[in-house]
Amino acid sequence: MEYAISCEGLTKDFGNRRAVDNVTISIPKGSIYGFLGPNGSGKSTTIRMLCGLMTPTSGSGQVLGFDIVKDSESIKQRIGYMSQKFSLYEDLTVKENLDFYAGIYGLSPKEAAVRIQELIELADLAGREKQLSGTLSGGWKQRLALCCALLHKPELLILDEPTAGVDPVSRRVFWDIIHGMARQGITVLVSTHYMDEAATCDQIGFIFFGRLLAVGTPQELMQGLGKDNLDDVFIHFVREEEAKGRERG
Ligand SMILES: Nc1ncnc2c1ncn2[C@@H]1O[C@H](COP(=O)(O)OP(=O)(O)OP(=O)(O)O)[C@@H](O)[C@H]1O
Repeated sequence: MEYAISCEGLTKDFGNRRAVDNVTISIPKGSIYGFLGPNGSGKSTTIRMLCGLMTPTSGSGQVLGFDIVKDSESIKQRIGYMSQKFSLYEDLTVKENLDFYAGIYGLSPKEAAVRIQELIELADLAGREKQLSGTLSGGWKQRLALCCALLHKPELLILDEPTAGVDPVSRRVFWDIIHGMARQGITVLVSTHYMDEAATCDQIGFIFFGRLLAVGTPQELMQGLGKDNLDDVFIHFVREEEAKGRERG
């Protein structure tokens, strides 16, 4: 099997605090991997290391065949990354934001014009091209940020809680786009707190206190614990770890 992301023993310490502890992940090309865990469990830190934005304390990883430490620049050019705080220029219009990012990704004016039109249609942004992005609602901002991350046709999309605080209709539209991307062969790594979103992923990884506690398809994880929903699976893992923590004192 070909993997878009594979890492082994990924670990990150901040001073004497271990934020990510020995995480091993393999994500097949063209699949959607949902990364779940409570606040502060190490999702963003893991994602930053995989994007080549942060150097691991130990462990190794390959993203699209590139080493996450030695080839981090090649990784950054090839992935689409969207962080919790979308980096849009609020005083630029929708179209100006897309033009600006197309320039950053090195698209020629001709390529940019075609790609921007495609993405405007994909995200249903037609008619809003001249609107200042600062005046868009959260859901529209999120779609525009996704378009910016897709301008250079990345093979891998890494999304760090892209739907936090976004209304249900916008979340649904956003996920329809994500599933469409995966059908085209794009790999997606997405962190989320929403179990309905996680349930539609091909694989889920639960992370807690920096450690990856379980990985599997939503069905496997539910069946393994005899639960009929992912909320209960998630709560089970958190309670189990808390109990172990109490035993350790
Ligand atoms: N640059 C940093 N310096 C020091 N500590 C950090 C840094 N970045 C993250 N941490 C700590 O590492 C731990 C993991 O944080 P991280 O942001 O990876 O978690 P998360 O699962 O993404 O949380 P959330 O869902 O709230 O975004 C937390 O205790 C956090 O305070």
